[in-house]
Amino acid sequence: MAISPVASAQSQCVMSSSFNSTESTGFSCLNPLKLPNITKFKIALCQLSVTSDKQRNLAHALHTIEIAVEQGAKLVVLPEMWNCPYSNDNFAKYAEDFDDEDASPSFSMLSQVASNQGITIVGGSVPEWNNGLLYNSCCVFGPDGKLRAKHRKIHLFDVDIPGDILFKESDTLAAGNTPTIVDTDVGRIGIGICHDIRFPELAMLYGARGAHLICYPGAFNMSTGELLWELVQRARQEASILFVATCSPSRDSNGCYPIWGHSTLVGPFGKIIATSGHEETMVIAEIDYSTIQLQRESLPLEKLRREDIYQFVDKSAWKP
Ligand SMILES: O=C(O)CCC(=O)C(=O)O
Repeated sequence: MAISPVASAQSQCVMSSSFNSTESTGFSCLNPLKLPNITKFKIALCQLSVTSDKQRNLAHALHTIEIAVEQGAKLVVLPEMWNCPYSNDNFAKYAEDFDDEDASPSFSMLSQVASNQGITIVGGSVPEWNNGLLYNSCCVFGPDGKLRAKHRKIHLFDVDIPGDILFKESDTLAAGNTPTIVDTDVGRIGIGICHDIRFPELAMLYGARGAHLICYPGAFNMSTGELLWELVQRARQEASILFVATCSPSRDSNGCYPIWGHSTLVGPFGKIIATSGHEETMVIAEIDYSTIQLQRESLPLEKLRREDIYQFVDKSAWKP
């Protein structure tokens, strides 16, 4: 997908013809908003503490999901790397092969609790082994416990701010290549993992494909989190007017990676519906998708967009 300047109607035609119709989605092709059967429900963002003890992390996540359900949540979101302290040294040690049930306790636990409790889970992320490569992967489970989608972090976090932070995910992880949007009982959900949130094009693509909600499990750090974490999540709804949910681990002051925290639910006009600090907590809030329609009527971005000047092209094949 790319945003390309379009100099004239003529060049727009030429550019569009280089993609077939399933690959090219202009904003003018935005799906009219279709609401799921459940339009109002509670979401839980579990800002979990993560330790070096994987068994404890699993038991703790399970217990927290059960509490979220007791509080009425129909959709539970976990943080990025919730089974593993966030460090390149750990990813391989804590990684699981999702295709091998015996080698994937995190995957099995999430599948079982989704089906036992009859809820949808956006399972944060855990390191995944696949064909000799390591990925940062998020699994989405339906209320039957079945895997509905898997997102592998597309934009790896490689940062070098002299005197501040040096971290290169690409030293150990491979990048995913596919945007992930999934129809669930609680709406059409686009998935991004942490640094993916920095790229508005991905959110625009999800918006153009009719997402109601984008979930970003993330673990922003203290260097970039304070200035940007809230800003980017409030901005991400802007392209398409939808809900945005982020879920971080809590900060561990002894940890190797200083996590910003602040898991948040943002509404379709950029309003912060619920948020948190950096400590371990659960953010429970209500999502009401009917507000998306209202906001889109108040501010019809689709009509106001100037596709005679610029154009949005979705290069990946996708069908609802
Ligand atoms: O984009 C950023 O500033 C932080 C990203 C990050 O922490 C991550 O992708 O894990």
